[in-house]
Amino acid sequence: MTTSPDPGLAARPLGTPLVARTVALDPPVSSDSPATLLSLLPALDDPREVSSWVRRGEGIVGWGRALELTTTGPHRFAEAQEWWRRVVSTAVVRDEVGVPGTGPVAFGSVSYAAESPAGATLIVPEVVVGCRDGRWWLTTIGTDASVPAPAAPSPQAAPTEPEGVTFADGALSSAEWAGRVSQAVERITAGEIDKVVLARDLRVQADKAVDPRWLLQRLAERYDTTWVFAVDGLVGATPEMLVRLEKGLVTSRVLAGTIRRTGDDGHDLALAGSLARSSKDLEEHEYAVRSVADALRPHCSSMNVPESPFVLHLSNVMHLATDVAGVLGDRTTSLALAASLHPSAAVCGTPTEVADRVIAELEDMDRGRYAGPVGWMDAAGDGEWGIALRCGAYEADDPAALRLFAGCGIVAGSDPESEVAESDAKLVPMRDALTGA
Ligand SMILES: C=C(O[C@@H]1C=C(C(=O)O)C=C[C@H]1O)C(=O)O
Repeated sequence: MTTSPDPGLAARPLGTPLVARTVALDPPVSSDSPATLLSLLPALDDPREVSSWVRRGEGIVGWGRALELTTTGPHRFAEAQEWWRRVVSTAVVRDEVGVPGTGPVAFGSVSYAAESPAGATLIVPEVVVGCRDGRWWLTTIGTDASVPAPAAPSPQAAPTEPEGVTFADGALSSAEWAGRVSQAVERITAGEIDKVVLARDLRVQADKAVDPRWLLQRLAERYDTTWVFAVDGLVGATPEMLVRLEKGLVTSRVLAGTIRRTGDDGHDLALAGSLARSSKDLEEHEYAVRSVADALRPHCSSMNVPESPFVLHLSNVMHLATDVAGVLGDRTTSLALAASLHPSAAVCGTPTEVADRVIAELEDMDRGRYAGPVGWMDAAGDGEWGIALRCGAYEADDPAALRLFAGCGIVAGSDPESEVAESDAKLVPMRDALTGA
């Protein structure tokens, strides 16, 4: 196992037990109106100190780092899992609320590729604030000597807009990327694979540090059916729930098959109808649902896989979506379920191994933690892991620089120009959040 170079964080000896205390909170208010979870995040110099998993005002936010693990390589899931098991097995927990997400929690994010230096990171914040069904709580976490005192968090001054933001091609220009899509279609037509998801990146440079709270708040305003996340400098709004485990119930929202929105409601409704009938999109969707159902089945005593998808409407695009559910039949944790699902056909392709090789050959970039699982887990192993989509990753040493990513499922009927347009549409949430559009 490799650990992050900062000995103060990653290498804190596990012999020092974690102490976590959760207390109920009165709903915080800002000038007489209810405060939101995201408005409680304090301004921090390092964007990696901000953690978030919020949807429609509910979820958890955290700041600081009581404990952290970074690990790389093909065993990164198992090593992260084992580390968390050891941390919680010795943790001293006082939890006065007792719902999923209370007590000690780890936010996490895992690289798409086994060989990526980005690896897997688990962060246990010093302070976590949660809200669910109108109940609020505060968890403070530390080691015996240094548990922060529980102080009710208050709404912070609004973050400022990023300045002087410019965008540049990443590994490939869009024309070059369209060429790679054509090559992928040829390989599909030749029978090498059925589907492959190809992604591209964009580089972002601002004049000064970009406040992750600005991005999170903008994303939450516009994309209320997504999970707005920040983990160790990876920030975005994903519509895709890889797996949620709560008290033995497993759920997954599979997305694949996309159409851009026009902004005209009548026209969009007609487009939604054509998406639901498009054999190209239904085929692409079917591969993704099957890959998720096949991975979950060994862990579930019963499962419900709907026969046909529904259309999920987001502000920028619409997706074919299927909600898969199951009852957990063993003691697998949410992170281990995420590991068994990764990479699903929604971000890789079919068959998985060949598609993965085609991705490595055609994309010309490291996806980093884009398209990998991102989410959180509690001491019981319950948690939520989305797929890190519609996101950007802060560059290692520059809080004013990010890389944005977007990808598209390519099947036999894919047209390169349409795929470029679809990837552009998937970049819109982050681009708009960065430019204040
Ligand atoms: C790969 C991305 O999205 C995935 C690909 C989709 C598609 O090709 O239709 C739809 C949703 C996601 O599963 C992305 O947003 O970058």
